[in-house]
Amino acid sequence: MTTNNNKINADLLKERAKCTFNPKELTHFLDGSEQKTLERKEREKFFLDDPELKSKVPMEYLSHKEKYEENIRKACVIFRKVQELQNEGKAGMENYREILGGQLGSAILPDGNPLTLHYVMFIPTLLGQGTIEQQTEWINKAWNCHIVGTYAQTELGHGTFIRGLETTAVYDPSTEEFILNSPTLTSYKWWPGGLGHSANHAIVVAQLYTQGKCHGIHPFIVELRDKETHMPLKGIIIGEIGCKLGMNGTNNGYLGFKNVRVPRMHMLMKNSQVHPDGTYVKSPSSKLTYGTMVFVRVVLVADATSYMKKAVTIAVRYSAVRHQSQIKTSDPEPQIIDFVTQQYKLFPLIASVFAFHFSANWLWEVYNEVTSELEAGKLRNLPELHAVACCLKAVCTADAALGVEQCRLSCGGHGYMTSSNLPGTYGLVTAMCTYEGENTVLLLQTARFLIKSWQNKEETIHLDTVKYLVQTEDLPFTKSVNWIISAMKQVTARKVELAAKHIDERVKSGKAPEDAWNETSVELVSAADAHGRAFLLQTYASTVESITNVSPQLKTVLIQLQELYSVNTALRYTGDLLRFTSCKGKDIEVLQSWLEQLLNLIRPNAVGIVDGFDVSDEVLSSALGAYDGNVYERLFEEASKSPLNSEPVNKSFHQYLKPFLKSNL
Ligand SMILES: CCCCCCCCCC/C=C\CCCCCCC/C=C/C(=O)SCCNC(=O)CCNC(=O)[C@H](O)C(C)(C)COP(=O)(O)OP(=O)(O)OC[C@H]1O[C@@H](n2cnc3c(N)ncnc32)[C@H](O)[C@@H]1OP(=O)(O)O
Ligand SMILES: Cc1cc2nc3c(=O)[nH]c(=O)nc-3n(C[C@H](O)[C@H](O)[C@H](O)COP(=O)(O)OP(=O)(O)OC[C@H]3O[C@@H](n4cnc5c(N)ncnc54)[C@H](O)[C@@H]3O)c2cc1C
Repeated sequence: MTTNNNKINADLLKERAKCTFNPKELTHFLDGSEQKTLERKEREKFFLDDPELKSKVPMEYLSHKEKYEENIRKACVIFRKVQELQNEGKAGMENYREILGGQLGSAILPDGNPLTLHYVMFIPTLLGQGTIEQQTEWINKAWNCHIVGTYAQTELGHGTFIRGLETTAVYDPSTEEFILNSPTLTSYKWWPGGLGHSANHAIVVAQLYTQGKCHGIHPFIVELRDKETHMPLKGIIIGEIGCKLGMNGTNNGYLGFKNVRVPRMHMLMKNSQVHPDGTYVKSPSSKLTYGTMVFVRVVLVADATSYMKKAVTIAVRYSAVRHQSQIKTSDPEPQIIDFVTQQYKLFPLIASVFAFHFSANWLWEVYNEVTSELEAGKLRNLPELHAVACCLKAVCTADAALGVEQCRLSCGGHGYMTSSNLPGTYGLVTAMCTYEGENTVLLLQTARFLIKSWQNKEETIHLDTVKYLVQTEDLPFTKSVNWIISAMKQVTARKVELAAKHIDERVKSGKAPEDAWNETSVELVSAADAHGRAFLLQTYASTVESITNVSPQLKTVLIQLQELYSVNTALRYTGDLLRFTSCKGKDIEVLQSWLEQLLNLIRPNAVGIVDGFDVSDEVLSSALGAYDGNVYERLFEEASKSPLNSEPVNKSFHQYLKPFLKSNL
């Protein structure tokens, strides 16, 4: 998509003129500093200016096969450039976050990157689960892309219940090898990104058998394809799983094993080991095998934020440019952003970008702290990290998927165009609700922790993310963010208490604890969701309160957005507030009118705020969202790229339509 620097849409000029703060200051604040903004822009330029990373034809007009071929071509260019950055000593986490994630990554490869899993799961698993010797052997090869790997855990029959995986790895002490097999159709690996035709290695998660006993699932490094010919190795059955709702460039694959032998040292043995004679040594915690999933859930919260930034930037700019209908018959058609319902659709989404951003930062820091503790053999904080990562991943990806769809709907018919980049963005975001742990399942993991926390009150008081469960009180209503936070905590605590009570009652009435859990699971999911909301609200408030290094103008906007996020959350949970706190119908009316006041306060700054997100036109890739607001020109320009427009009459007219018309004469 080209950028027209000559002419900025008049409505956008007006919007920018009335903005009360400096959007650049917001950009630096979100990036972390002015220097970090410069680095990000330099990085974007480094990738986006490369002619090899531009497509001649829009990707959506390619066939499935062509799409893969174009994607793998670009993916190789991307990773060659990533290596260049590495060689220059610029291998920071931000490079990977952006080039693999929803910001820069999805601009270059809007249908997903077939090599993402190499960096996001293959290398992290080698690092997290391999011994020092295994890391010495594999990390360099992987890091320098001498090999390309993926993470093959999910099977046709099991994705969630990984203890039920069926792939077997049986140890043979006579040759000191594991023999991998796929004993059933449902044991075939199914889904791993890049597995179809890209990766030549995989971390394969399989049931380990040694000395006649099954020890549960463990990770193995398996070579899949010949180094030179790329042909599948003996006993490896491999292919691509076909078209999906989105992400059709990620080359997700299937994989079966027929007596595939790998050396003993191909089992990643940092946590548990198999000795040459077949003796099994248990891990200090069986859940350490699940470590890579925790890592990816943590980075997904930040990634969901990137997609939301893109989608709201598109929808807000378009809403400022688009005129439709009438508010007063005497006036010209207004900008659609002046309809309060439109503001209600979009402004809470702007606010949620900040909520996700602050919680993602918090989660990343805590993840790093707990990982260092794990390295030192201290496991105490892992359950709390797992619980909070599960619920933030679930709540933020679910909200992001709904939010992107809301943005699409808010752009009317033009939002349905591929060239708006909203349908493609939705395809990428909605997948996040399923992969790396289906969201309901993850909320139930958090609920498990909440119930335990409720039952062990003495310990819970020392756990930062849940101590409120045993400390909350029902404060009288005030029109304040503090009241909303305390009320959402109260709602969560009461939901947890009720769910614990109902499980208890069911068990007392003779139900098995597992059945009692399942019968209470609707309440449990709701409690975990409320916990996620309370966490997002609290983190938002603590972060905004602690900000001292921004101008008063920006701080005012940050507070307004925080208030909007809080009030909007409260209004989404009106039923729960009325049920679990002493607030009354008239208090809800106060919240409703506060929401309306906030929409009005944010209205003049809406374009300025999304400008402050600083998503470049190339990264946005949207006819509706570009900085200059030349929406209609861009829609036409994109339509002209349709291959159908390359000739005035398509040959099908003579072949089908004309004979049909004639036959009706
Ligand atoms: C180094 C290079 C730098 C690279 C940088 C990269 C940065 C990139 C950023 C780019 C940004 C974004 C790009 C993202 C692109 C991502 C693409 C990802 C593609 C998708 C991949 C996948 O989907 S992989 C497969 C994922 N699969 C799952 O998630 C499966 C879900 N199921 C499970 O997790 C478990 O089976 C489940 C938890 C549901 C149940 O397990 P089970 O063994 O049955 O356990 P339980 O009996 O229920 O529980 C037992 C106890 O264990 C606790 N527990 C469970 N899981 C964990 C865990 N992970 N950690 C810690 N503890 C855990 C559980 O709570 C129980 O505890 P309790 O005390 O007994 O109650
Ligand atoms: C785009 C994409 C990329 C992926 N990439 C990879 C990859 O690279 N590597 C890899 O190994 N896997 C990958 N996956 C697989 C992914 O991790 C699984 O699809 C996911 O974990 C969900 O498992 P499932 O498909 O078996 O769903 P299921 O578990 O069958 O879920 C179906 C329904 O059952 C419900 N359900 C299941 N269990 C429970 C429970 N205990 N309690 C309540 N409800 C339950 C769910 O809530 C859901 O509503 C990918 C998936 C997608 C969509």
